[in-house]
Amino acid sequence: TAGADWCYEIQAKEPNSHCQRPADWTGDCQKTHQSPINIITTEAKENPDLKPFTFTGYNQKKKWVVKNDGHSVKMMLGDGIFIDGGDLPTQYQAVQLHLHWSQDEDQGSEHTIDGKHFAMEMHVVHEKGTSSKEVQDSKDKNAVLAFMVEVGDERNEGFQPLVDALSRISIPNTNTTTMKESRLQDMLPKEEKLVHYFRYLGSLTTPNCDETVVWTVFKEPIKLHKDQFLQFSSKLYYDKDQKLNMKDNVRPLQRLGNRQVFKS
Ligand SMILES: Nc1nc(-c2ccc(Cl)c(S(N)(=O)=O)c2)cs1
Ligand SMILES: [Zn+2]
Repeated sequence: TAGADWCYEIQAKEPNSHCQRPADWTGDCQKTHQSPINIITTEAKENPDLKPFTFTGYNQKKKWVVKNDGHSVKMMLGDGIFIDGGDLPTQYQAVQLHLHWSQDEDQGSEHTIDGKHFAMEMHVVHEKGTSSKEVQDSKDKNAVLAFMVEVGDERNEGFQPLVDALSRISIPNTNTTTMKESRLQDMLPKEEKLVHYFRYLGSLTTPNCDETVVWTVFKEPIKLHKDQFLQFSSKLYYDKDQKLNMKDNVRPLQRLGNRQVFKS
């Protein structure tokens, strides 16, 4: 697993913090095909093979297990939820979804688009088919669907079960279950808006930063009401003493290097 105590800059700045800040993360974190990156839309190359996705099980109504893992809030997915298409080589199973955010609407996303940060970024993490050995180290072992989140004046009902659960998992390493059943698809932009996306090969944005991720960054953002957005940084904490609000769980931008970004 990753170094036991990796952390974000905001945590490393605290007095007496002994955690590993992003510049010191180990594993593959200092390599050259890392994530996140700034996406320069005019330099992204159109690729007609980047077809729309097929989402299976995203309409499953379920009470989800959600967890504060000390780095983010994670919703456990798994069995029966998967994606096909999107020029992926095979079907990928959904594993978990989590988010990255700040308290300010202009700095909470990990990826930037033409230098613009969004308020939050949601990652739906998928793994290639079975976990058999031969696929372990392939460059496309994981497929992450990344959605930018903007703050608007409309309440996002699809997100409310997750927002309502946050106050029950303020402290790291606690779990709860959403009280109301909800569907993953209700947290995403309408499927017909998901035809436009960027694609590149990169890494996990958390240690060990394995360079095994096929990234899909959708153009269409999710919209949350300001009050819903603020609950993430006001209700969640990095520490059990509830001294440091969980926010700015955002890895700094990484160099694109010799990689090409594509667009559908
Ligand atoms: N909070 C945590 N997130 C992760 C994690 C695991 C797999 C992935 Cl792919 C990602 S990310 N940010 O690259 O989507 C994060 C571990 S612990
Ligand atoms: Zn993430």
